[in-house]
Amino acid sequence: MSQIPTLDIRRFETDRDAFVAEIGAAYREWGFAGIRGHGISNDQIDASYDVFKRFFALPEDVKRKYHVAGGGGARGYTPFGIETAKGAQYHDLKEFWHVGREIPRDSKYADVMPANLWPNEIPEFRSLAYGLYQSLDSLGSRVLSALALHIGLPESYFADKTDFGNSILRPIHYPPITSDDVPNVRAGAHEDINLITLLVGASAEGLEVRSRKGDWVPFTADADTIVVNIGDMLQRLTNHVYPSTTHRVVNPKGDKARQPRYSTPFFLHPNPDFLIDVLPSTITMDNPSRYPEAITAQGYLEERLREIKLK
Ligand SMILES: O=C(O)CCC(=O)C(=O)O
Ligand SMILES: [Fe+2]
Repeated sequence: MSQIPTLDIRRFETDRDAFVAEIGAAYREWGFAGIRGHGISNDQIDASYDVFKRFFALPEDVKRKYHVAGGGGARGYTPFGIETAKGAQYHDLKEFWHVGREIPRDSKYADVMPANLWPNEIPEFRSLAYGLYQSLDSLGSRVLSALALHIGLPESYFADKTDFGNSILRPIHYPPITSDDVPNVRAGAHEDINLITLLVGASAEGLEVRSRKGDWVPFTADADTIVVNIGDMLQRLTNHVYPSTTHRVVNPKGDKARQPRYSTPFFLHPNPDFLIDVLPSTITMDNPSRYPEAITAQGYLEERLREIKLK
């Protein structure tokens, strides 16, 4: 497999066994795949991007009203100059907004899943952003079902472990790069923290994925393709059968650097109290358990947020 595969998820209904085998092989090798036939319309994606762009175009002091100091970037706006890839010298060249799951405020998860903020300046933001959140959440569940089947778990294995998942939709704006000598890249090399990430609209170039051999492979998806990758929580749960692959967003060369980039990852997380304990079916003689100790999803998240300077 010399290229990152793109698969049509409609085959999960029509050609299940072959689809599960192919998606499983793609993720074992790359930790990344493109997903098409997902049913999320271009109109929905375009309308969502339109409100995200309008938000980022607001004056800095207006956006800053939605930055929660000490909130770990969990909800609302995070300005430039904060998130820094683990071990990196310079911060990323991006600003972003976080939408979380809407849960009853008397839920047992309410302490660690705060209420959303919404920008008053853009009334349509809320319904479009949360609509996209829900669409990506259900697409993510379908991908997880296929990944579960491939490693001998029931199709519904993840359902009751992600139904109150602490998942985040993150519209990102990388502004135009106006000088030739910035020492930073748009997003430094990193792995995602969560179970899986669904990246919608990564059609502008810049995303690069590290292959098993260590080469950086550009992955610019077609407009109708959602990029889905494995994060560290699923890597840990599956004892590295599904690898959480390092990726980054590089600055384009020449005039293209003068274009902004917008992208929107959805970080699909388990329920905060889900215990990440290596699945017995992924432990073999050749691959003994790499994590003898279990950790809750929330405990793991807090450790990792400190590393990337969001906490
Ligand atoms: O902008 C992108 O395409 C990727 C962003 C990313 O990898 C992240 O936010 O974790
Ligand atoms: Fe990422």
